[in-house]
Amino acid sequence: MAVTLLKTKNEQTVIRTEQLQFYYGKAQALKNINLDIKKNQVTAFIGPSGCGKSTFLRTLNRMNDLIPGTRTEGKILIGDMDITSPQIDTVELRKQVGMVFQQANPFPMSIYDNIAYGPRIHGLKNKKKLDEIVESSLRAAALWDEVKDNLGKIATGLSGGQQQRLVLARVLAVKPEIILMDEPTSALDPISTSKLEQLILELKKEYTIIIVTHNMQQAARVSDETAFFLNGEVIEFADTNTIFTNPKMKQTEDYISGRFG
Ligand SMILES: Nc1ncnc2c1ncn2[C@@H]1O[C@H](COP(=O)(O)OP(=O)(O)OP(=O)(O)O)[C@@H](O)[C@H]1O
Repeated sequence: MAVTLLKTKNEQTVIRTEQLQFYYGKAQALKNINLDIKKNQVTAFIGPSGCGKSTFLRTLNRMNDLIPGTRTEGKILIGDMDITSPQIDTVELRKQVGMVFQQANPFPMSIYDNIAYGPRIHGLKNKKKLDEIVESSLRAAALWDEVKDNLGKIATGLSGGQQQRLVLARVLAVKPEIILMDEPTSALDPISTSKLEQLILELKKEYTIIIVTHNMQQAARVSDETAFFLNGEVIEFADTNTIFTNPKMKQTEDYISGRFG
């Protein structure tokens, strides 16, 4: 790739969107989104179903490109690069902006091969280095102790919570800067949810994390800043405490107090 992403090591803002509009065919799903996402923070997106949270998340690593008939207008700056540019190498972009989905999606291969998959795709063949990456990624995802004696076992045999941490380890193995999480705990039991939340708080020391969640307690527990989406717009974006205790907008207050959504 000719361009370098993410030159923002010492700056606070790692992602900035400017007048971002997004369309599925003629239907506009995102309207004029201007957001700054800060480095080494957890940013939560909340809002009722269909308000555009996942769509916005997916614009940040161009996952929407995979859907025919979609169109993006405006800018998405990551570092000093506008990632909406056709010149962007989306494989490289998705390495740096990793994603964890609602349903854990381990590949039907061994635990080891799941984690080694990304580094191998990016050209790493050295067994010792791969071993190191597999171990450090599984440790960072708080899964190593549970699987270290079974690395050759098929990953789809793990529990749901373990699978979600495995997928996270797979993302970490290619050393991203940003991790996008789309309702990562909605299919998990309370204990697995709590483990993943603790992990998120740990990982933000090294990564910038954005999480879409329907669980407002979760947003309150893990995030530093929260954006409230409604009908494709960001109605309010502020530090999480303010959003939940002293929102400025009536729609935010109505939503967080359960009056709609
Ligand atoms: N692949 C698609 N094709 C066409 N329209 C879509 C597609 N995905 C989402 N939409 C529409 O875009 C709008 C925003 O959807 P999106 O999934 O981003 O919302 P959301 O806030 O993440 O919802 P939820 O909380 O239910 O996941 C909705 O009107 C939805 O129907």
